[in-house]
Amino acid sequence: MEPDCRLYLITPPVLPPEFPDLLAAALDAGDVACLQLRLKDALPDAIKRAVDALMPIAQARNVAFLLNDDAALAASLGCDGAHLGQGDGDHEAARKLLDGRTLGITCHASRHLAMQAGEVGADYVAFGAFFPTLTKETAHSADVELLAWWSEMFEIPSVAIGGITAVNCAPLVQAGADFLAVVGAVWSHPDGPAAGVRAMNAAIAAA
Ligand SMILES: Cc1ncc(COP(=O)(O)OP(=O)(O)O)c(N)n1
Ligand SMILES: Cc1ncsc1CCOP(=O)(O)O
Ligand SMILES: [Mg+2]
Repeated sequence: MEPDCRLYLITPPVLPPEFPDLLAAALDAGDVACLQLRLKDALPDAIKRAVDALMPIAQARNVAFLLNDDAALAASLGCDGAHLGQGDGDHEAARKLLDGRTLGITCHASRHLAMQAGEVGADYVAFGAFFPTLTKETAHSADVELLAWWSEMFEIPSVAIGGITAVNCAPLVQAGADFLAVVGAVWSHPDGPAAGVRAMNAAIAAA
């Protein structure tokens, strides 16, 4: 049986040359529901090369492959879906482009944005940041009450993001988060990314 809450892995901001091997080892270490390719400074051509290299590694392991920021590129490259923020284009148009694929939408700490995302047909809503993070400058701070309210009121899955680690994640799982999205907890784990996935899986199971 799959756990109620699952790990959502996001790539590090810059990919080292050995990243395909690191990714395979991380995904082989435990349960990962999806991988988001998030390369904020890369041109479309570099993103395409990364998709070509990494998507087969994820999909061979039954891990959905989502692209950050660009619904049209995600659809044209055959990704399983896209994650869009509030400034990442028109969500309704993206919903049409991603017909049959996953659309996730950033909702910061806003009930209103989350309900709007639901109306547009988002497959999940993402809330954060829950904790201080070194990965992104964040202007919004979310709390567990928001997650609890959302999971009580709506069927659409929620993703929690922002500074989440094996040590601090239990309240998010208990509040009903369907997915925990992490960068640093896996890629910066002192014992390597595979250990990071194992630690997150164990913490989710114990919550
Ligand atoms: C799962 C998930 N949640 C939130 C974000 C943040 O998206 P966005 O606000 O567009 O910021 P950038 O990631 O584009 O810097 C995300 N990527 N994934
Ligand atoms: C992309 C993003 N959006 C809000 S916080 C964040 C960064 C998450 O990374 P980490 O898990 O290292 O805090
Ligand atoms: Mg974005």
